[in-house]
Amino acid sequence: MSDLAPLLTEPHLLLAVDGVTVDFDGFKALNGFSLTIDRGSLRVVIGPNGAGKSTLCDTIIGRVRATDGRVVFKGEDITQLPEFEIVRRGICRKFQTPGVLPSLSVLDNLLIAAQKDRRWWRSFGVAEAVEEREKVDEILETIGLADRSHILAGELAHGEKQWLEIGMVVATDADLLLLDEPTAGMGPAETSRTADLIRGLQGRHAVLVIDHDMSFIEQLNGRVTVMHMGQFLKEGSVAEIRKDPEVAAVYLGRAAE
Ligand SMILES: Nc1ncnc2c1ncn2[C@@H]1O[C@H](COP(=O)(O)OP(=O)(O)OP(=O)(O)O)[C@@H](O)[C@H]1O
Repeated sequence: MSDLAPLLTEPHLLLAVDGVTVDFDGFKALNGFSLTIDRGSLRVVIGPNGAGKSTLCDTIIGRVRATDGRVVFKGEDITQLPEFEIVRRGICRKFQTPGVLPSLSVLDNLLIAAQKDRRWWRSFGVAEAVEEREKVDEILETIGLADRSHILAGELAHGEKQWLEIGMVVATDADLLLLDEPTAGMGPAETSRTADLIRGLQGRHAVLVIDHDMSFIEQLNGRVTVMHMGQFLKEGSVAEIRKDPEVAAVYLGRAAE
């Protein structure tokens, strides 16, 4: 039995990565890695290049298979489920590069993301459910694009595209949002707005953010997990992680070079 086993039935627990190893032809990108995420919480995962952060997200969402250990979501083992089934159960991932549909409006991008299976309704001529539109209007406000909703997504600035994609992830109503470097390519002002936006998602969603940018991580002010060579290194507040000598040696030290 793993160390996490007694935790897995706790109602506040949303996700448990329990001793997961991912072996790529003898190279362990994850090596007995464990992490738990509570419902509605914010977690930041950092670590130097090649630490295994993207592999962790890939494993959670079912794109990469664990060779050992398990991933438990809402009390159920999802380790071997196909990606579409994991998404259906409530995990949604945003990649580093925005994946918006450029030839559709901001509004339509969000409506597509929000769409559940409404074919039955459509056959009765109901194109768009009222509650879906209300939800999308609320998300437009949250991501600061309410007055740009009819602009083509392809015409948005880089930062706005990232916010739209965060909005699209939110629109899926997933319980766990995986955000891979959501501030990639952003300047300081856009980064601060992104931190505000993500902090505001807590409670309704649990959010796991991967990032390198220490100023962004400080603004997020969530609990931080540090990975190194596929393994768990440390977990704590931003302040604790900032002053940890082991973390400085493997991550901050290198970043500061
Ligand atoms: N499909 C694969 N086959 C072989 N090795 C892989 C594969 N995917 C990742 N790796 C290796 O696993 C290690 C972890 O990669 P990963 O992308 O998860 O790290 P990361 O922490 O996200 O890095 P970065 O911050 O640079 O994005 C790296 O050494 C990488 O080269």
